[in-house]
Amino acid sequence: MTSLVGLVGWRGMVGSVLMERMSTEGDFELIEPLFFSTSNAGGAAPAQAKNETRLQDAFDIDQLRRCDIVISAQGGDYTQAVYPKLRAAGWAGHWIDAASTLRMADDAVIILDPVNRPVIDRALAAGGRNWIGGNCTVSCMLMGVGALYKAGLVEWMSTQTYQAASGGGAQHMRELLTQFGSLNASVRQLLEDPKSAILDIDRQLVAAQRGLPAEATQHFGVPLAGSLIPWIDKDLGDGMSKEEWKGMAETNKILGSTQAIPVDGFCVRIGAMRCHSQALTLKLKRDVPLADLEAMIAADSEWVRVVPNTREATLQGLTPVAVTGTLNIPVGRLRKLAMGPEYLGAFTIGDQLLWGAAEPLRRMLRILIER
Ligand SMILES: NC(=O)C1=CN([C@@H]2O[C@H](COP(=O)(O)OP(=O)(O)OC[C@H]3O[C@@H](n4cnc5c(N)ncnc54)[C@H](OP(=O)(O)O)[C@@H]3O)[C@@H](O)[C@H]2O)C=CC1
Ligand SMILES: N[C@@H](CC(=O)OP(=O)(O)O)C(=O)O
Repeated sequence: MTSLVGLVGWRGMVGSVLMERMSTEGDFELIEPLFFSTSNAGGAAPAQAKNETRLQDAFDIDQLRRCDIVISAQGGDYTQAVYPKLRAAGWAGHWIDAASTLRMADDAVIILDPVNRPVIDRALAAGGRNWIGGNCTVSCMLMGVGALYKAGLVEWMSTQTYQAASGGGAQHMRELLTQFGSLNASVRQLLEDPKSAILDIDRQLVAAQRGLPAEATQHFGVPLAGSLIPWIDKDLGDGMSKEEWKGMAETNKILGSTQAIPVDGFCVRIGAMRCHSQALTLKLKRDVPLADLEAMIAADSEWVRVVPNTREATLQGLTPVAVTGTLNIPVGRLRKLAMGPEYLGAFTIGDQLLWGAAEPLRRMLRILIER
């Protein structure tokens, strides 16, 4: 029988990417979708609807209970408000969620099946029903260098991230572009004059950055255009940001590690649009030849691309612009570091709305309906 699949958050940024991918992959042909809304119950469902063409109220537990599977990209507040009520009402369906709310719960699996399919299968066999997408940075990193973890080679890893505006949401992307626009406008005349002094441009620009009105920085808090912000998510009060905390906690939960592998570093917001990039330092348990490591990474999945460690290949294939909108996960700058033969440097990039958010959800849906 075709599964009734509730979709909540389908018109948001993550939800729209999810809808696109589900349409491209023919997922809607395999399910009966039931679309929900927190703001427009009774309105027309999107074109992918089949028999159920009206939007249901996303807070209506009775309508949600009808579903065999619910996929939510609506956000953490929605999950917190609705999920416990749905379970309390006796619902035994599968909950697939992009929000972090339930990630670390004992009965939830962080889904990234190209990396942790065995963990997912074990949980399914044990009756698991909660499937939560991982933090975008962690998911993109593991899609890139997961092979080294699977081979049991990693003693520890340090990450330095370069995270895109989209991680904050659609309004953050708009704010970044608006800032770029007003900063450009503030120096346009000088820029158009080839004889103008660059230090005059620089002085005028920093004055414009510092003088941006409050509404131009309401989402990031400070200017991001022409700058960066070395703090993402909450302040945990111990010197660590919550985004940094997720690195170790989620990596080990995804892998199902029996002994936690240390993962730590700094998470930094930069002015990219939707690709998260990361510089990685890996301490390996033993000295493995670089060519073997490259081969291992390249063979891990159909999405990983090992980028030759040359200037030209890096410029062509290892930038957010090259990766945006694709499922490719390039891994480049691979080289042994000066600290010793067990130290490997790498740089990887992923579209944080695809592998970082939507793709693991739709793949989990497939796993459930194709069982
Ligand atoms: N942004 C990211 O990078 C990542 C986000 N996530 C998770 O996914 C959740 C959703 O994130 P995101 O997609 O960025 O959130 P959005 O703000 O884009 O969408 C969330 C909801 O807002 C409502 N909404 C109100 N106005 C609009 C509008 N003009 N256009 C579209 N939707 C609107 C929609 O609900 P309705 O139709 O009911 O009105 C929509 O489902 C996050 O809270 C997070 O938990 C996970 C990984 C990465
Ligand atoms: N925190 C990420 C985006 C995100 O949604 O993360 P999480 O799903 O772990 O809350 C970023 O800002 O780039």
